[in-house]
Amino acid sequence: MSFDVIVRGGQVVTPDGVRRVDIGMAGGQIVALGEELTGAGAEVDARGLHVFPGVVDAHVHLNEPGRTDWEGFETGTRALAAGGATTFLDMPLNSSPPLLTRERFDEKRALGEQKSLLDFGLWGGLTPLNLDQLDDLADAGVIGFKAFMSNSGLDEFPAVDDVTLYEGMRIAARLGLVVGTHAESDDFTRRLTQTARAEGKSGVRDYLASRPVVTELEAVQRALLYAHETGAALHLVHLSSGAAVALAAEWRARGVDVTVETCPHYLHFTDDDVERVGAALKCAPPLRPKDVQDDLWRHVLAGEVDTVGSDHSPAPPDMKTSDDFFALWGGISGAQSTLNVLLDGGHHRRGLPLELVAALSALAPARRFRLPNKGRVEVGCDADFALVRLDESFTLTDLHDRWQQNPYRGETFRGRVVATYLRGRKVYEDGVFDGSVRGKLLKPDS
Ligand SMILES: NC(=O)N[C@H]1NC(=O)NC1=O
Ligand SMILES: [Zn+2]
Ligand SMILES: [Zn+2]
Repeated sequence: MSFDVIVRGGQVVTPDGVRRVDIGMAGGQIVALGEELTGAGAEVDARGLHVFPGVVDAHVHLNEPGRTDWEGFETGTRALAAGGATTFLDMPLNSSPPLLTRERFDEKRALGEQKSLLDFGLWGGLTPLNLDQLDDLADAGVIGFKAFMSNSGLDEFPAVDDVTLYEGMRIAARLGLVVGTHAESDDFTRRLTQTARAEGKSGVRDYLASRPVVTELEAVQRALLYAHETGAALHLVHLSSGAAVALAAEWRARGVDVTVETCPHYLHFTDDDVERVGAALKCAPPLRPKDVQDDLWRHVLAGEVDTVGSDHSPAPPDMKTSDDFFALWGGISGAQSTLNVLLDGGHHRRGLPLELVAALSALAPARRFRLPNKGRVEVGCDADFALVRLDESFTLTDLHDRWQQNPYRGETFRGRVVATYLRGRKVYEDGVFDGSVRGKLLKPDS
């Protein structure tokens, strides 16, 4: 057998375990895994390194067109690649206009094909404005429909009311596509925010108190009920509490097709960090106290969380600067650090098995969004992988996202991404990118 490239001597993290094998690649795909492979024009020396499947980040906001100044395909995909990602799924907001129609799909697709270093899929929006567009969006190739159950922060992407969410799920079930929900109760968040502001409250703790865990649980429960009644596949994004994960598990046992995502920031930072760091750690749902975080980790370790996505959502510095914490943009720049958090906080500190790191960051999102060639280092898959020096400790200073108001700056992690390969091509190594690599659009396999 002949190969274009052999990746030699790495510890390969496969779904079945970690094995020291060579990887033979041809035509951008993995064509052999075996001992002492021979017959390639070129070799990558992976001795002393772990080979992880390229991260499939199912939750990023790169905001093109319209808000490229917040974050765009060029800088966003650099940050992702430096963190070991090879595939990402872009949210329908905060691009402007948001992706609510086929026309916007075609527009964003063209921009991605021009600029993205990595393969990508596109979420379509599910809002009261575009229920009649979902069939067209499915036809265009969206990987799922994203709905906000509370204020998105942008008027052009209104939250769903209950009937819209229910009807949208009925349509999505017919189309065979996943519905992703930002599950926070609008009634709770709106009222608690109004009350706090009316009382002149504007601090970090006031903001955190305006979005308690019950806010999440109430919306999660409602989304699960509608998924149960409609048969829709539900993906609960950015769950911030173990209690919400447990609720999803209960409904899964009742037959709901549900998967759950959490984000690196809920695993790495707490409410105290928001007080210390400020605006860079404002997000919704907000960061939680240590005991809630510990409980979330327990659910991750028990294998009850399906995916970890970054929810990378930067904004320009002027939107992250105010004396009023309520007025700041909510969104965290985290595209580069998902694997770091899972390896350091998960594997090294809490014993999370490497196969589970790979499942959370790559295999499960690829499965959920029906990307059969992604998410695994296995024969027949795309040659998408990250080379990782598992035991190296380093301080993260070299960040590549647009604004770099990044809460992970200066954090120390054990487990460093050395290089990232997309379909056999090296996109990133040691701070340097091959800017000539271009990703392609991925649609869900039918
Ligand atoms: N619009 C947007 O990016 N919102 C994200 N930011 C955040 O903190 N939570 C979100 O859902
Ligand atoms: Zn959200
Ligand atoms: Zn998001």
